[in-house]
Amino acid sequence: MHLVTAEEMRRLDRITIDRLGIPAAALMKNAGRAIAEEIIALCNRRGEAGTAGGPRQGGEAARDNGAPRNAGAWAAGGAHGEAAAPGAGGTRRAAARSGVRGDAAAGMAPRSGGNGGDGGDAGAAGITPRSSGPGGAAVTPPKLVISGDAALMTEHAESEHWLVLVGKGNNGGDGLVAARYLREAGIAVSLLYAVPPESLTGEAALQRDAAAAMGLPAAVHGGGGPDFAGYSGILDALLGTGAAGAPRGAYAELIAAANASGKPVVSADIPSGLDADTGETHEPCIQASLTVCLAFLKRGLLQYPGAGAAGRIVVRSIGIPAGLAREEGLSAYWLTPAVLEGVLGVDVSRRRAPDGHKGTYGHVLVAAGSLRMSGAGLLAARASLRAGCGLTTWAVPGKLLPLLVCAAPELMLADAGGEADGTWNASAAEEVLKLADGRDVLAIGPGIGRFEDDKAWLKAIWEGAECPLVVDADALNILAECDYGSWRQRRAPVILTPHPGEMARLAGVKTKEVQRDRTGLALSFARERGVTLVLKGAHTVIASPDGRVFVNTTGHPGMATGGAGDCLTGIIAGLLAQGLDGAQAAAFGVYLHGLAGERAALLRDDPASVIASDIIEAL
Ligand SMILES: NC(=O)C1=CN([C@@H]2O[C@H](COP(=O)(O)OP(=O)(O)OC[C@H]3O[C@@H](n4cnc5c(N)ncnc54)[C@H](O)[C@@H]3O)[C@@H](O)[C@H]2O)[C@H](O)CC1
Ligand SMILES: [K+]
Repeated sequence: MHLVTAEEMRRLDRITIDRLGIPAAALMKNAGRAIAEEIIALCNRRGEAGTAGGPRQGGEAARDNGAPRNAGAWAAGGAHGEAAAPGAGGTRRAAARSGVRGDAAAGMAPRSGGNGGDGGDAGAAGITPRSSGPGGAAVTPPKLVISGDAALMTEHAESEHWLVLVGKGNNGGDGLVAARYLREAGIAVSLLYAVPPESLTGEAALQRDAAAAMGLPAAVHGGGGPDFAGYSGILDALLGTGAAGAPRGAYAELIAAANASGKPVVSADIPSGLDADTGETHEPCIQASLTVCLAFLKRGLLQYPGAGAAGRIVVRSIGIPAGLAREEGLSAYWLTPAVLEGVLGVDVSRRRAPDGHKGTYGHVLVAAGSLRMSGAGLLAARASLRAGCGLTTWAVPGKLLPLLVCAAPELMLADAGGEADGTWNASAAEEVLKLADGRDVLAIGPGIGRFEDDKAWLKAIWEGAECPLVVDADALNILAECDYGSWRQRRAPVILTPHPGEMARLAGVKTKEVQRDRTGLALSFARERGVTLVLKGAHTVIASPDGRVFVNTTGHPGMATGGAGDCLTGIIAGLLAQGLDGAQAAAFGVYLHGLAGERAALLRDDPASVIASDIIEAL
């Protein structure tokens, strides 16, 4: 599934309207209908679960047409203050209850004449089907099944009254369309405009007038906190992809009040207050229980804190061809098995050749670990085998080697020289390069620590290793202090696997700058440096030098434990050894690592007790 920025969304919108000739009004109608369908489905789920929004407020709320009490009133297209009369949906509800489909299926012939068009009152007709013909022979009436727009019907309307917060732009327009469909389903709806409705323009203005013509109760926010008590839910149609900066004025007041209301909030396209591109949440930002994202998944919905404000996300088509994103060269994706296979060409089944042998699946060399941090090397080495490579050799400073015998019987150990105290030194690079000769991939960094002339060590390996290189942990911190752009160009792929702090050092920015726009930063860094970048963290970002970027959502908070990153390094190395290219190994490795973390967490009563080895065992 593609991820888009606000600008890319606008571009696809324009192409659909200008090149494909699909009117903007049609897109908005589709958007509003999709939002309404998702709200109706939510009402049906909670109606069936008996957790409906509570009886529709009688008395004052109904009498004052449902508009919030302290807001300025705006002509509701009818006598001000009339109750929100049920729309056509009222009779349609009767039909739904009587079940035109049910009765018809029982052979009730639709009533001739009358308004058989929508079947609205057929259920009330009470026609009994003939059960026998002349001479008493049983006659089975013809089966006639008629059904309606099930997605726009509910039997729980009486306990629902939704308030639509309407912004000035097309996001507001979507909300106005949704309001009409909700009304058609028999759900009471009231509108609360953030700005005077007269200021709406274009498609939004058309929807404003249609809503008024249908007599939807409407009011304009008049400052202060509106009273949400009489409502069972709120539709946030304030700000969408046209927002810029923190919500201002009435928008900010309404967002804060909606969040404080305790009512379920459904957001149109994105939660108002969210940056659609980066996932930053401005103050205030809607905390939605459901976001109905239109046309394409917005990047900001997959990056925290935005991902935490969106609630459940459902992406709904509104008539913009999905293939347009690919045709327009968009290359950001939510990482799913379909994307792994369809975009990256990964065989997620990882079929093994019947005549395969250890050599078939490659040989990983891990140069990692030191006296105080030998475990990091062990985790990376073991994880590479669990990822399916044929053989793994773990190169360590000679002092450690006898201490590590049988630490993992599946591993081969190699003496990389180093200092007498079990630390690395620059000359160890030559040993690593000798060992790397004939190996399929080299992973460096976990647990190596910092040591004298470590920059020379890294430069020698970076320039001398012919095989793909995975660089992690302190090797990244060393790299951050080097001008590696001036080093000899590498032919084989390089994969860097920084966490946000290491990324900050590599990019020369502060960590909060890294987290502000993870996807954007990862993409620009990978392109500029010609590396595959794995920016770890909740929803890890994988960016390749060719400009593709993937956001992974497998994983579990229980993975926030020492050594989890070492495991990922090993997994990626193990996949590279099996012939995957840089982007494939990085993306698939992150995906599998997250899945393993989820499984490991499930095996513990408390996910806080997950440790890195559990991730390896769960691969
Ligand atoms: N294919 C599509 O993308 C479609 C999207 N639809 C919906 O349209 C919105 C985007 O609409 P747009 O008019 O561009 O912008 P907004 O509705 O988000 O409103 C912006 C509006 O609000 C004011 N504003 C901007 N920033 C702020 C702020 N920080 N505080 C207060 N006010 C702000 C500004 O004046 C703008 O006018 C998209 O999300 C979808 O919901 C179409 O309906 C269907 C096709
Ligand atoms: K919104």
